[in-house]
Amino acid sequence: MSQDVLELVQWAKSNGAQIPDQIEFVRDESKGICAICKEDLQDVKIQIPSSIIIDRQDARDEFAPRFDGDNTGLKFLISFWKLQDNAKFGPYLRNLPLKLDSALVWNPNEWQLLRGTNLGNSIREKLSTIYSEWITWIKDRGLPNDSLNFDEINDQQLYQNFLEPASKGQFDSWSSFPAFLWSHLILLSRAFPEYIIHPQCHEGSVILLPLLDLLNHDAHSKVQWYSEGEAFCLEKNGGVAKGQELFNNYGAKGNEELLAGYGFVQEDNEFDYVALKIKLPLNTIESILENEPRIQLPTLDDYTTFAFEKSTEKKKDKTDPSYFEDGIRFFINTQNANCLNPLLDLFSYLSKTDGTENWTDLRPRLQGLQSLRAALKLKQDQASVSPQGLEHSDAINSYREHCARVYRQGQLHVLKHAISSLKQLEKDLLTQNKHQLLNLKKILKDDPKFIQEELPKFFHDKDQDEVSFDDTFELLVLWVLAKCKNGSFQAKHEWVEKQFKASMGKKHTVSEEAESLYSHFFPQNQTRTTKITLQELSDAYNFVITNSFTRSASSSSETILVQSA
Ligand SMILES: C[S@@+](CC[C@H](N)C(=O)[O-])C[C@H]1O[C@@H](n2cnc3c(N)ncnc32)[C@H](O)[C@@H]1O
Repeated sequence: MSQDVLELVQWAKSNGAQIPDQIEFVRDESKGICAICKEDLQDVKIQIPSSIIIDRQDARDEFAPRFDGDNTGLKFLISFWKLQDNAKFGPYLRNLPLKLDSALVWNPNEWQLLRGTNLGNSIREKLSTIYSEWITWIKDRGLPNDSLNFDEINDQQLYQNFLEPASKGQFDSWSSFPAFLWSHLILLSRAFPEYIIHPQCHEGSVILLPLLDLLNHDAHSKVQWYSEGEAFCLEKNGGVAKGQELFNNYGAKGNEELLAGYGFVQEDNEFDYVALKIKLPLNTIESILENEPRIQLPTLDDYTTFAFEKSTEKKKDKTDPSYFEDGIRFFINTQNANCLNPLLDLFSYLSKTDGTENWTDLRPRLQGLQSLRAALKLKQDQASVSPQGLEHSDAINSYREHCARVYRQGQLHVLKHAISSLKQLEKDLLTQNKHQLLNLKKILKDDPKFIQEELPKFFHDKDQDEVSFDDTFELLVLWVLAKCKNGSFQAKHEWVEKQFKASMGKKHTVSEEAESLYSHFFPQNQTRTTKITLQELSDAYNFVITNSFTRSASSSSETILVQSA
């Protein structure tokens, strides 16, 4: 055990902390300090008395009277004490890590390793939020600050002036931004929720537990946290074998949260998730909240396992559309087979065409599934990009490179899993409902008259090679047009005729797309005899749009008509 850690253990014990003597603290190159059992141990219990728990009351005492105590004050307190070499907590402060690996403080070349991922895309925003927290506190107290415009400073300047000193715990002033960022990351990676010992405390309030916060994370470690009087206790159920590490369990955290908050990742992390942020117009959200109780718009509370982050979430009414104005966040993972359902419901709702169609109907369901799959595919493509050429001279740390690789692989794994689940779901839906679906292949098989007589008639005054069809959509429009014009629907396609007639009752305007399709197929100087009007083509066009979905495969797409229920 190093001298510093030994000093911390002795200090904690002399202040009433209880920890089995068989636990030894050693330093590991990537994990930092680790707790190793020197003997086989049965149930392990560690108890931290209130006298060495650091909480917002300490910040209140230190900064009174101009401070009423919150997590922000606690962050300032840690850097304040660190520079002061606070006498009481000296042994604790001396053992806080000075090298942090959170992705928030990586250099610009290392950020390149996260390009195209959610984390890579959100780092500057996260930093900007921390900066706002810092500057607000500083200004409120009239402390010196050099305000900067976060949007203007480039990555290299940001790194050199703020992130690098923070990542190394190097700062001369306790109230500087690098000092605050260092403290922020210390709390993010080490704090515990206060409610364990004070159930009535402010929601999201955190505390620091010297000694106990030396335990590393294992998502499978069975631990309990509880209070005994004013003390905080951790109990590890089941034994720990000699030579093995005693782990805490920080909760079901994916690598995105681990890498941003703690600076490490777990390989094959079963708790990995990918966040999808969907931004919708306020009136659409309003309409969903008012009329569609079955569509769940998740709120952050549905997911957050991080007590600490809740405190910064402004309390807002979740039935108010403005709660979702920055986007609705869905989290998908490989563990919960139902996690795609709320997303699919929303995408089906957004694929609904008019007032009479219900989002639970087959057509919007199939179209929604396509759109969701396309959105996931886009995300997958973005997360598959490799880092660009490096612009700066900063070296890439091999541990961070490893973390970025594992994180990216985890994201891609979740996306791949979600895309294949949707493919399977689509396959099942298509099989179950095949009698309600009509594609061009079936039409060509069952209705040879269309291709042999009716279609050529439309273009009989054109050279054959002048006529080309871009996709199955155009051919379907022409099929509907021919069948309606000639009254030649086959018995098995009567439902199309019925649906078409029903659609005629609704008012449609002629769209630009229908107009350009009309002039593409029937330019005035060429079609003297066909006598197809723009209105007729437009009616067929609108009908196909509102009664079909388009299925996209990697190289082609196919439009399929859907019989309504
Ligand atoms: C609460 S502290 C644990 C004690 C820490 N090892 C130390 O040296 O102070 C959390 C930090 O420990 C490290 N850590 C915890 N669990 C880890 C794990 N399973 N793998 C790698 N690093 C881990 C990370 O640096 C994390 O930010």
